[in-house]
Order: sequence, then structure tokens, then C-alpha cells
Amino acid sequence: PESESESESVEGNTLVVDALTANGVSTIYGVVGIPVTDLARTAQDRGVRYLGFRNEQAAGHAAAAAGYLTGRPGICLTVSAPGFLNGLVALANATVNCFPMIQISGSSDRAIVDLEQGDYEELDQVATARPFTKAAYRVDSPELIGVGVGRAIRAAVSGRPGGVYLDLPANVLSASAVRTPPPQIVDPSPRQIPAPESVDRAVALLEQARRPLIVLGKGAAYARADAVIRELVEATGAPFLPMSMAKGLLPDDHPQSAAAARSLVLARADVVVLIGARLNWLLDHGRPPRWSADARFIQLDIFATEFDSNRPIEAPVLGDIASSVAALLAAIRRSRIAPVPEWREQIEASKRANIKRMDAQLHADVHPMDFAVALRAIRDVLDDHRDAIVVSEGANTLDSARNIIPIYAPRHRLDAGTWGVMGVGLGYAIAAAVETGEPVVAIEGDSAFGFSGMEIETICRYKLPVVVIVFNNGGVYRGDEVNAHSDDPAPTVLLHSSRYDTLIEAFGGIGYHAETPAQVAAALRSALTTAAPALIDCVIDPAVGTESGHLQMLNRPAREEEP
Ligand SMILES: Cc1ncc(Cc2csc(CCOP(=O)(O)OP(=O)(O)O)c2C)c(N)n1
Repeated sequence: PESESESESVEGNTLVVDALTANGVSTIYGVVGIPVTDLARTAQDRGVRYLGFRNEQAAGHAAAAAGYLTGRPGICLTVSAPGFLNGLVALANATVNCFPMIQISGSSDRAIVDLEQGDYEELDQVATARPFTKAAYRVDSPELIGVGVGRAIRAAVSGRPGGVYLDLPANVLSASAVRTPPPQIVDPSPRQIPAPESVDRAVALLEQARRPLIVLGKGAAYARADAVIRELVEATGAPFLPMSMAKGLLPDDHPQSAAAARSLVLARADVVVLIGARLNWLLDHGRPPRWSADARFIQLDIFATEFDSNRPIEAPVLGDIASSVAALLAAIRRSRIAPVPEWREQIEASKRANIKRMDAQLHADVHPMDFAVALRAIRDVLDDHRDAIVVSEGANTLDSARNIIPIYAPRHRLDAGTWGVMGVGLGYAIAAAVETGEPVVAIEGDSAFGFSGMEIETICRYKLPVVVIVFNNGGVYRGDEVNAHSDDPAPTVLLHSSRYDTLIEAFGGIGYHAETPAQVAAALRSALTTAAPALIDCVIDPAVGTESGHLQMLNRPAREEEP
């Protein structure tokens, strides 16, 4: 309970909650235990929504997704040492993906750690966290708790967002101190206005473009500058390519979308505008032959050392995405940028051919199902549920769902992202449901699902509107290595017997088993109608798919005998 007078002495736990709530924190994801259980209780007493998970990694992924979806740091609370380490994968993934997240862990008394006197769950957590975080702080007295929380918040959201570690030793949490008003962080993520000359340089390059391309990254989606980004794309008339989590910034059925002609536009674009998108492995590092050796780059980013990381950037525009896009749009309106009809016609021809080829795959009459026909059934149902947020992980599942499931609204697709981390699915799904109130459909490879599968119980316990669809092909990537279609009289490959649908029934959720596209569609329609926790066990042919999905070029060289 709030103390009557500010001179009253309170515990460190109370000072932590004072500082978090004073800076807008209303939700904490975590796994409690010594020495943070009382911190969670105090937070709940003060109206903070605490969600208890089954593993700290999933709680951390939820906090990271919450940060990405809201623009405020997501908070993950863990115990010391093993709990801290479990959360660290998610904290590192948040840093790589530029999601604002703070992991708060209890820890041992500093003096005991420094003398290695063998405390319970002893570990030098700040030193361990530092290489994987944007910042790592430890608070050594209750009087400094407000400063520590404030610094962690600003570090997480300012500039390029990322993962921040905040270490709160047990003896600090339990110590008492006079309660003083916590610092309220002013403008934690200040706008960063681009230099006018950088904008002019970018427009001058765009005016020379005959085959322009705009690439939208998740940094553009994170910026929540949706209207001005759409205005910019439409003002240039240029084709745009959304990275997977930027899908929906402009609807996937927008006439300027070049997603269905990705190979053509990457290979032929002569001036490329990167907006919150990094030229990393997901864009083949901007290198030929995927890209033209003559391509010239404009890059809008908030992090200066990102420029020139892979290709020379002729027009770097340093600033926050909203400010940079607004400045570029204003300059474009004053410029001589002309439409490029012949370029658009080339793209439309390529789109038509690729969509026709894909359509044949989506409507193939195959038994057991492959990824494409199962995803077409899901796509057709989601077309009537465009408010649903799609989460996805796996290999073939992840890659095929990205290409087959259209997204029509910003920040409505969350997936394994820059680091390709398996295990994000259920934590992301929980955060999406909690933070947005929207229905969530998690499209999961069966191996990927296994990394956080026990959070099905968390989803049921909080009665969240999450439908998990497990693409059950009986193995990591593909199923049984014996090819079900081999012509020798090998034993027929039995469809694997895993029944994931019964798993959720153990926790009160609704399980569906689907072996045909019609059954998938009926199950998903029913699950979305009930808006209760549900799992669809979607049986996929174990012989289809490839190892690592579309990442063949990163995989071991194909064995000689392989076609
Ligand atoms: C934390 C971590 N550990 C392992 C891996 C390596 C991997 C990448 S994709 C994947 C799962 C593929 O099996 P799944 O059945 O989900 O896929 P598919 O049926 O083809 O859709 C693994 C294990 C990664 N990326 N992260």
C-alpha cells in the first residue's frame, strides 16, 4: 500500500515498483522465485499486471515483443543465475532485433560474489550480460534504485532500441530507505532530426533513379509512423519490398508491393531506399548476384555505424524514422521525381507469373498436406480476420507462411526475425494478445513449437485468445528421413503419431486435429470464433520440405546424390 508520508522508510521492492509505475510500466512478464517474489507481489498490489511463465526465455521473448509492439520497454523479471541465464537468450535477441526490453534479475550480495564465497545462485550477472546487451547496470543501494530504473528505461528506448539488463541484488531489494519521488524520465526516446543536406542528397539520388526500390524494415514498423511512410511510398510511385515484420505497413495487396517479384526487383533496382532495414543476411548483404553491382543506396537509420556495413551508402540519412521519412517526403514533394511506368510494368509481369505459379501450388490436390495447401487454408480464413496478429517460427513453416499469408496492418506479424531464434513463438503470441487485445494466430513448425510448448499452459491459465497451429511433419525441418515417395518397397512412412491437440486439452484449451485443408479451415474458423486458447494439430507430409527451409544457401553443401 502507498505510504501516507514520503518520509516513511520502505523496502527496495517498493522503490522498484515506484520507479517502474512512475514511468508507465503496467505489465511484467517473468518467473518468480528467490529473491524477486516479493517484488512481483508488490507490483501486483500496485495494479501492475504480472504474467507468470513456465520458463524465463519465453517470458523474455514476451517482454521483447511487448517492447516492439508498444514502443515502451517490455519488462522481464527473473531470479538470479539460472533464471537470469534463461532470460539472457531473449535479452540478446531483443538487442539483435532492436526491441526495447529490460531484464530485471535478482542477484547475490555483491561482496559475496566478488570474493566468490559461494552464495546461493552466485553469478556475476552484470559481467555476463554486458556482451549481449545495449547496456547493463547494477544498483548497489536502495537509494539508487530510481536512478537505475530510469537509466535502464532510457537506454532501452532511446536511439536504436535494445535489450538492457538491470541487476538488483537481494540485499538491496530487502533493504529499507526513505521513500522519495522516483525520477520521471523526460522524453526517453527523443526525436533525432536528419540534417537537411542529407535529405537533399537522398532526393538528388532518387531523381536519377530509373528503377527505384523502397525496402521497409521492422525499424520502420517499430517507428509507428505508418501514415507518413505510406505517403512517402505513394508519393514516389516506387515499388516497395517489406521485410517480414514490416509487412502490413502498407497492405500486402497494395499495387506498389513488389513482394511477389522479389528476385526481379533486388537484381534490377538501380536506386534503393532502405527505411529501418539493415543490409544483413536477410537481404543477402546487398551483394551481387542477388543485387545489381550498380545499385546505389539511400539509407534512413537511427544508428550511424549501420551505414556502409555491407554496401557503400551514397545517401545516409541519420535520424529517427518518423522524422527522416517526414523530411524526405517534404523534399520529394518539392522535387522532380517522376513515375517509372516501364519499371512498374516489368514488375507487374513478374508478379503475375509468380502468383500464377504459386496459385497452382496452393490449390494442389496433395495427401498428406504439404506446407502450401495448409497455409492456403489458413490464408483464406484469416482473410476474414484481418485484425488477427500472426506469429511464426520454424523453417519451412516460417518461410512459406511469410510468402503465403498476407498482412494488412502494421505490426501484425511477429516472427523469428534477424537472429532466426526458435522458441520465440509462444512468448510473442502471449505478449501480442496481452498488449493489443487482438486475436493471435501462431503458425509453428513442430520442432520450433517444442522450444516453448509448455507455455500452452500459460496461455490457458490466462485464457488468452491465442490459436497455435502446429505444422506437424514429425521432425526438425522434414519428418522421417525415409522418403515416403521412394519407389523401392521400403516400409511406408507412417505419419507420425504426435497429437499436439491433446496437449492443450490437458490445460483446458480446445484441441483440433486436421489432415485436410478443409479441416484446417474449419478448425481455425471455430477457434477464432470462440476466442479461447486453442491448438490445431496440422498434419503435414513428413517427406516434404527442405532442411532449414529457404536457407539452403546457408546450409551444408548438398550431398552428391541429392538432386
Ligand atoms: C534456439 C535455436 N535452436 C536451434 C535452431 C536451428 C533451427 C532452425 S529452424 C529449426 C526448427 C525447424 O524444425 P520445424 O519443424 O520447426 O520446421 P519446419 O517443419 O521446417 O517448419 C531449428 C531447430 C535455431 N534457429 N534456434
